[in-house]
Amino acid sequence: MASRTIPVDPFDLVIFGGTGDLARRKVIPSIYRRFLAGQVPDGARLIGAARSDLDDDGFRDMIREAMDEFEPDTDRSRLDEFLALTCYIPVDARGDMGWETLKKVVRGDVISAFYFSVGPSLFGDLAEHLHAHEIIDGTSRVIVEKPFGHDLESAKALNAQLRAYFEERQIYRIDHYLGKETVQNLMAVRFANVLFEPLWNSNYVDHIQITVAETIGVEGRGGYYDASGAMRDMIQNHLMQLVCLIAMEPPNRFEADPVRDEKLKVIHALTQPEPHQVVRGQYEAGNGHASYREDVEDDRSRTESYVALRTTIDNWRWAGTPIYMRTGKRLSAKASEIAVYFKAPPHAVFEDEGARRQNVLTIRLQPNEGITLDVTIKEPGPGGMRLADVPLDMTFAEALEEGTEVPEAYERLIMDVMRGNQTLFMRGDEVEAAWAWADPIIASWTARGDMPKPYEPGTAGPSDADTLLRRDGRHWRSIGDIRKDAGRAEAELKAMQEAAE
Ligand SMILES: NC(=O)C1=CN([C@@H]2O[C@H](COP(=O)(O)OP(=O)(O)OC[C@H]3O[C@@H](n4cnc5c(N)ncnc54)[C@H](OP(=O)(O)O)[C@@H]3O)[C@@H](O)[C@H]2O)C=CC1
Ligand SMILES: O=C1O[C@H](COP(=O)(O)O)[C@@H](O)[C@H](O)[C@H]1O
Repeated sequence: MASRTIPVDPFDLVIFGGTGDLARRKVIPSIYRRFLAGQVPDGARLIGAARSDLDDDGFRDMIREAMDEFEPDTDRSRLDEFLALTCYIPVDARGDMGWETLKKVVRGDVISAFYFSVGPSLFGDLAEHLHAHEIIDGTSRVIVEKPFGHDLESAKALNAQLRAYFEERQIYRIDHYLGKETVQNLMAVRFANVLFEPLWNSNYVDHIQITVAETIGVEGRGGYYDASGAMRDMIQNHLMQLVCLIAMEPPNRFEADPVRDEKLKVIHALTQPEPHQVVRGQYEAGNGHASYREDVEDDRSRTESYVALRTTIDNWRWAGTPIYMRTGKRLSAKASEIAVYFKAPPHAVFEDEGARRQNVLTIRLQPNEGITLDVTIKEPGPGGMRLADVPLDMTFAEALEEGTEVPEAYERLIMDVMRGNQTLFMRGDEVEAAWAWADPIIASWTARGDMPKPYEPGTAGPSDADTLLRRDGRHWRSIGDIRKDAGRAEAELKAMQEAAE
């Protein structure tokens, strides 16, 4: 399948926090990759801004080093050309330094976007200075990162700070899960085919499992993570967005507000789990890893590194269909997927013990993004009517023209900002609604003051999570199997590529 890269118009992108980890690890390398793909025009400029005393060359050296550290495999042949598009201005969000220079540098006749790649406590100061120095107008765009608040109250305060100077149509709240290829493909599969939509409801769907499993621990982010935990770090945003996309009604157009209106309705309809329907876990030491408490240097921490929960969506389409979500760190594999379990056929025609099997549609987010539908067929060959489940597999990388890579989430999202397309960004009311759902769960943990359940690194998390499904007569898809399926698809793809060579 031929890939089409649509170039964007010339832009000035100011990266506040241009010397920080996120800018070096994700933002700048992503723009370089889009530059390599021909999507960044000659008239584009990247303006780094932070307090550090750097000049343009110092900033460019920093980018070179960041590329060495975070992107060792990316083609470097055009890096100097890319660096010529960059410059640096020392700016203090909380003081006067740099603002007049920035005003002179930002052009008024191209797209201007301001990436707030700094802690949220600086959002208000940045917006105020940009306004006071007349650097922004009604066409400017602002990009903000997670965490968007710590709870409903702080999210409302952040929204108010941004909306004092920007209209909602100018604000791009990043949730990098929305930039993942599979997540968008989920919408294509649902809304561009007649096959699934008639079955996409509680009459035919037995339940849905959403798993985001990680092998990493808190990786030097202990300070941030210990004040957040898996509920705030992952469930309130990334997994919530996945629930929205899997469950929302078809929007009348694939455009920002119709899509976000439908997502918002899902969040409003999400039921609060009962206390026994939520499991929190915290990893212990084991399998060569330190414990969570050692990682965050607090031997009394009650913060969860794992959450599993059961919820439902209180509307006509989904009444009674359980949605199970789980996410955790230091689990047995890095594997993320959504699995839609369809109901078994109403009557067993075949004698085979497993004749009333369930079809499962799995949407793999990582690794090896793709979609698999398990269907039941007769086992080929003689020997009677034995049934077997076989996967119909679509691995996205296979569908691409040779040499084309699936863009990473940040690449796609930053280019969407330049195109002025907010479809894959969270609207302020969505974020607030997600906090309104998550806050009572977190408050109930605080009120109870109980400890998360311990689990061993390298496992599937605490055993109570299994009980959560067993109570309903169901079981989790094994995290190892999720990984295995992705591995199988990866191996098939590799074999195809080798055969083509
Ligand atoms: N790192 C990551 O992978 C991710 C980060 N995020 C979020 O992105 C944001 C940035 O994170 P990260 O890059 O890791 O943080 P860092 O601490 O690495 O970087 C912070 C940046 O802000 C700048 N800065 C701090 N104070 C000021 C100021 N007063 N005026 C101007 N610039 C200032 C710093 O530069 P200087 O000291 O030179 O001023 C630095 O460039 C945070 O909100 C984080 O939660 C979200 C997802 C992933
Ligand atoms: O936002 C975050 O996401 C990462 C997981 O992202 P993925 O793309 O690797 O699935 C998580 O590790 C981190 O804690 C969280 O802040």
